[in-house]
Amino acid sequence: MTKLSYLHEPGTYTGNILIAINPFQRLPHLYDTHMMEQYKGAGFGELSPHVFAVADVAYRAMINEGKSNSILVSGESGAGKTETTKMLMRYLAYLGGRSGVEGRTVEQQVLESNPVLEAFGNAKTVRNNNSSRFGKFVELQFDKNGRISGAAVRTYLLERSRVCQISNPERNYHCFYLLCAALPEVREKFKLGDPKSFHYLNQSSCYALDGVDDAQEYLATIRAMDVVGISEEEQEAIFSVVAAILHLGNIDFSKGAEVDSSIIKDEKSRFHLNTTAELLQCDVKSLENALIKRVMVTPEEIITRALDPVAAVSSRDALAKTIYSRLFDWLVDKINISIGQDPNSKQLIGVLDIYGFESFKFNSFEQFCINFTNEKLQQHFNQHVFKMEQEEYTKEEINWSYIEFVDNQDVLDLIEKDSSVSSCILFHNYNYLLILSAETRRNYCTSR
Ligand SMILES: Nc1ncnc2c1ncn2[C@@H]1O[C@H](COP(=O)(O)OP(=O)(O)OP(=O)(O)O)[C@@H](O)[C@H]1O
Repeated sequence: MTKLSYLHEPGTYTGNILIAINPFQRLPHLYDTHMMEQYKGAGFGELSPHVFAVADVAYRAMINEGKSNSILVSGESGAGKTETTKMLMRYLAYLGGRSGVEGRTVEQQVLESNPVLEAFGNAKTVRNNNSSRFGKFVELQFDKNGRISGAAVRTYLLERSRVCQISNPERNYHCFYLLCAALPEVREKFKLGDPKSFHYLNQSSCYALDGVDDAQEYLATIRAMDVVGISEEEQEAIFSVVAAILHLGNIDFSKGAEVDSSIIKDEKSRFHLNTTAELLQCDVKSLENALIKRVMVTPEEIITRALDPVAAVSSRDALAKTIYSRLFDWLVDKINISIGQDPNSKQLIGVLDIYGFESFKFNSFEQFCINFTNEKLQQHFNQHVFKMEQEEYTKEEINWSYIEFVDNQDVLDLIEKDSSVSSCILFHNYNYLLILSAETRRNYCTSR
């Protein structure tokens, strides 16, 4: 397999699954229009294994059988999923795109939304300088003639913890660094400076990326926002929120006069508090109270309790994470409105790009969720490949013996099955993980 990259072959097949090799170098001749022409309508397996062949099968099946299809792109972090997804989209746009249409087409808009999503949802990790920190399902809707008539981008599981916690030599989301590298007047407007001066960025010593100019990337992101229909006013609001999060992270607390209470630490912290309130256009006192107090609503009364400095920091970080993930969701909604969906479409091709398996020195709960999802996909892969290959061998009357493979079912059972272990974790219908302790079964706690 390793040798394949030297041969500059994009991959190989196992059953109808393409195993693609990341070449880690640009090979434009493998993905250009000439190549697309070759694969268009060619039988599966007729030409060299290629991501275009997979997209072609999905498209033909949709046209001939009227069935919707999904293409799953999986692999560990840095394997090349996002790049592969973009190639799939380009090829599907080539097959189902409309030529000579006035203005920008749906497929162009989907591809053009990538830089915006990447600026806000991608970050440098130890494995990948542009790692997607969210899962993405792109739905391309087609009309009865096989032309793209609408599209939608659905995102999952944005890694929220990265907003306030990063480890060396990783980075926070790209947008923070882009904004700190913007023109002086922009930085002045948002009271920003060197990324080293912000707690949410200076937990790692990595600020710049090799071969990437953040100032240029800022301009490219603005251009991409223009293209997807985000107005200047909205762009200003978006970057106000990004800057507010950086200022929020610089608010520190010290012990208050009362037991287990806290106050804003010093003048510097107060400056950041005021700036955060200004950028979020909210009342400073209310923001301060939200950080240093907790309000509990009981059936009888509303109780306000002071928070100690450690709890106030947690409250600050929780607010930063919530604001950022809402901003991200808003951006995705905005992109979807701009692209437009086709309510009459009966068939679609979906491309799922979920983020890959990860194992770091310190693995958070989010890594657990990511890896669990990847284990589920691996199980699907195992079942599919081994079953299909077996059928193929039987059909061709090939004498074969059972191939040993690592079955991860026991790992899945441990996580998702109700077992006798003291804690078990179940998937909830509404797509979030519920941690149920043994007490749940003894009816001591609620689903929260
Ligand atoms: N087909 C390709 N041709 C050239 N370079 C590629 C190709 N696929 C991937 N790469 C290189 O590998 C890097 C990692 O790829 P990509 O971001 O697609 O990985 P990923 O699997 O989506 O990772 P993550 O799960 O961390 O988001 C890219 O930035 C690019 O430099």
